[in-house]
Amino acid sequence: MKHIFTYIKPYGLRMLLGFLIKVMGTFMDLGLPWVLAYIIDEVIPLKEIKYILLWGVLMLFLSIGAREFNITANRMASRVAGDTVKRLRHDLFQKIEQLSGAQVDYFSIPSLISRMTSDTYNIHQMVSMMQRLGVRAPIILVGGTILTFTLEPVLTLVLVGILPLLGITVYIVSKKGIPLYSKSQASADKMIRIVRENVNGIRVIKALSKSEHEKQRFKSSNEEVAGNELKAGATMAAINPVMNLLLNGGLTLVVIIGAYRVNSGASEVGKIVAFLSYFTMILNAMLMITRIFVSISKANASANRIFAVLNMEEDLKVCEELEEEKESDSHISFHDVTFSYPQEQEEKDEKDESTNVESISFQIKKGESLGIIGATGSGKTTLLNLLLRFYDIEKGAIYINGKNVKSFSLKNLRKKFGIVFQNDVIFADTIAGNIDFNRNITRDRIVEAAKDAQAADFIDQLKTKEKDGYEYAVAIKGANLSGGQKQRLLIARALAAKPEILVLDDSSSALDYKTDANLRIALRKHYQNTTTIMIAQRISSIMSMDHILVMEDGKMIGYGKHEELLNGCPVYSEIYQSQMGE
Ligand SMILES: Nc1ncnc2c1ncn2[C@@H]1O[C@H](COP(=O)(O)OP(=O)(O)OP(=O)(O)O)[C@@H](O)[C@H]1O
Repeated sequence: MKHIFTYIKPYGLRMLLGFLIKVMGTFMDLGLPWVLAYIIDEVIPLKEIKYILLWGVLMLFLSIGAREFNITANRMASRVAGDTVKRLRHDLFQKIEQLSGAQVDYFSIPSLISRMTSDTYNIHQMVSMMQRLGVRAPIILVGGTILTFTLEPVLTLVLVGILPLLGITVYIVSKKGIPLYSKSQASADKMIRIVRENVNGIRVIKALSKSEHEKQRFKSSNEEVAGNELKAGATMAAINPVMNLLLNGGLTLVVIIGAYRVNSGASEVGKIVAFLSYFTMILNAMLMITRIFVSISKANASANRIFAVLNMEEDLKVCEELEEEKESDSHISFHDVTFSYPQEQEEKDEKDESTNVESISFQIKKGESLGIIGATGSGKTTLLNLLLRFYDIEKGAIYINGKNVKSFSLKNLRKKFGIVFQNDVIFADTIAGNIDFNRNITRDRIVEAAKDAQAADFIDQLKTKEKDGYEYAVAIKGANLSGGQKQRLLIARALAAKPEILVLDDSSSALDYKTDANLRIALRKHYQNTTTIMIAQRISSIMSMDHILVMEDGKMIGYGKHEELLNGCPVYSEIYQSQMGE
């Protein structure tokens, strides 16, 4: 929680000013019952209308002043809370962007989303509440008790008797209820994961008639969240009825004892009326304090989750002193690369100790092309993840231009690439905006890239009287484009900056054979200096490449040119025969 204070600190002065205003407003609130008692007991018996009016005006002044000061302070508090959380969210977002693939896997994407949203919301609530109620409640509690004591010491004993009972109730209930909030947050993470999977995979779920199964999965997760929230809410809800019971019981006691005291001449009506007001105010202040406790506890759990991300050490450090590759003119080279994805302990126990890719070695020169083929899960995408340094390898080395990838800054490393991943993201923007991707690429270059990616024809068909096709508004995730159109748009984006290395991960699978062939011709013609790596399921997409790598179960079972592999790699020739029918 102390980390949160570093975020609040810059707003210290604004907070202090807000506190002062709040203090004034609260003192005015506290003064009202006292003035009322004075009017009833001292001013009215004088039967002087001008004094009654004068004290009445003072009451009016106090009520308006209290209202205005409280509203101003509350608004200031909201602004400080908003600014604090804005900075926190900004830093969290930046940090999430820098996390390595292994770190993202460790936290999980749904959990990162809920840390960005509901956890920062809890911090907002706490910062705002601390400024509003954190000042008001203690002043009312202490100031009110002192004032009641000066007004009616005997009745104050009722109050003093009830307060510890309230304190104990709040303590017991909060101790039980607060851990339940952390549990409910964890189950909410799980539910977000299911929603995310379903939204992303809605079509395939429907196509495979899995809707019922997914409904059941969501239902049980939703019930778990609702159950946990209900349990936490029900536990904490015990506070209010107990408070009300004590408040009403105390008020009854005050009225009975007060009536006796007024009757016997030991006290006056005004004092009893004021006492009743203070009594209610003080017990409400206790209620506020419980709300503050709940809010602090929730925010504490949330702060731990947020700072677990923010304090995560960078695990993809730049290591400048690494040895360069010896005597090599290759552009990209893998030397005996071995890697396995980090696993949870449970998974480790279940699975054997197999690696996801093992002893991979190959070299390609600048401007050459490499095709990678292999069964699902054989490790093809993993090779790209390692080349782009989303994960660090365990053994071996990867070089670009003879320099170890670990010695590039991540920005410089990734600047070299134009990439299309499987299911890559298309944004709700124009066609041109999606190709440009905020890189200030000229319109001519965007059009050229679209032509090379075989996207120009369909873009031209989107032309209307008012706009050309490049200004066509694409829906979120490219929902108003076909699968093949989306792939072509993504390829145009990858080509637009004329990258040093072009990486296409199964990104021509939705293209018809003719378009696929035209794409390869355009790449050979216009991107001679670009080194291309293409993962493909179709052998026709890669058979003309300079090198072909065949993967199976994380191992390289063939490497060479098409003809060499047809003769030397049985798996490759089997794929060839099954696809080309020869
Ligand atoms: N983030 C991850 N965490 C843990 N394991 C992973 C992760 N990503 C992939 N794997 C595992 O690594 C292995 C290789 O996956 P990879 O994505 O490289 O396969 P692929 O050959 O590209 O498959 P596909 O053709 O289906 O895309 C698989 O067993 C997969 O389950």
